[in-house]
Amino acid sequence: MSQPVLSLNNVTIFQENNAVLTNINLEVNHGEFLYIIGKTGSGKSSLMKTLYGDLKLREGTGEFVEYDLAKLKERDIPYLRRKIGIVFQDFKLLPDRTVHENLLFVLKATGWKEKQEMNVKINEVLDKVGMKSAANKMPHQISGGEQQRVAVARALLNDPEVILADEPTGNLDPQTSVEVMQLLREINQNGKTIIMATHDYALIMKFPGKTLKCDNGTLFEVVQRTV
Ligand SMILES: Nc1ncnc2c1ncn2[C@@H]1O[C@H](COP(=O)(O)OP(=O)(O)OP(=O)(O)O)[C@@H](O)[C@H]1O
Repeated sequence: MSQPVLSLNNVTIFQENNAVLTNINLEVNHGEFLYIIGKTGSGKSSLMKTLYGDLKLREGTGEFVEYDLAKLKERDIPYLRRKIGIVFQDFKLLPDRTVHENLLFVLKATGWKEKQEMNVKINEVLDKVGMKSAANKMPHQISGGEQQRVAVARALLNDPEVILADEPTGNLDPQTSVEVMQLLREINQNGKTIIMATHDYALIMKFPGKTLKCDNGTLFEVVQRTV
């Protein structure tokens, strides 16, 4: 049996000196689609930040994409991030360059050199998210949903093992949210593990999946009722 892609043991997550989530025990296997839910301020983003190295793991032990989170050094973070793709609520595309240039920027920053290979890769990921025709557009020339598709394409550039999506539909209308969700589901069905923080319960009802809730300083699995 292969190792879990993520395991957390007796983890407490702190923001400054406050314990935001305590005693987290969690295992996520390759290929899973996992929701993290909970109201504003319950600790979803803090948990995600711990996974992508933005918040130190100070108590407990954790392994994520083969990195020991408690021993993670500043210099390890770029390598950890090459094994994961991150999608944020606010897309975070660079506003002063085209879609193609946004993706090129990430490839160059992560060590790619060959122009031809980079162009092939960019075409491939834009094709995957149905955005090839927008390659030469500026972010402000495309809709929020389209920008989020490009952000998903960007997350796929280095063929990550896992996609972390922190409220990826938070800025989108319900119909566009469903479309972005369908895209994430499709990517999951093609083998990638996805961990998605959300407070959009309607979306979870529509796309049921394993769901963990942050509440009252802890994280526990909830069973979703089907509608
Ligand atoms: N940089 C920070 N410094 C200090 N405290 C913080 C910081 N970021 C978050 N917190 C606190 O940690 C707690 C958890 O916040 P977090 O952002 O993880 O929650 P969340 O569930 O993701 O909320 P939201 O849905 O609003 O993003 C909150 O009490 C918040 O005020």
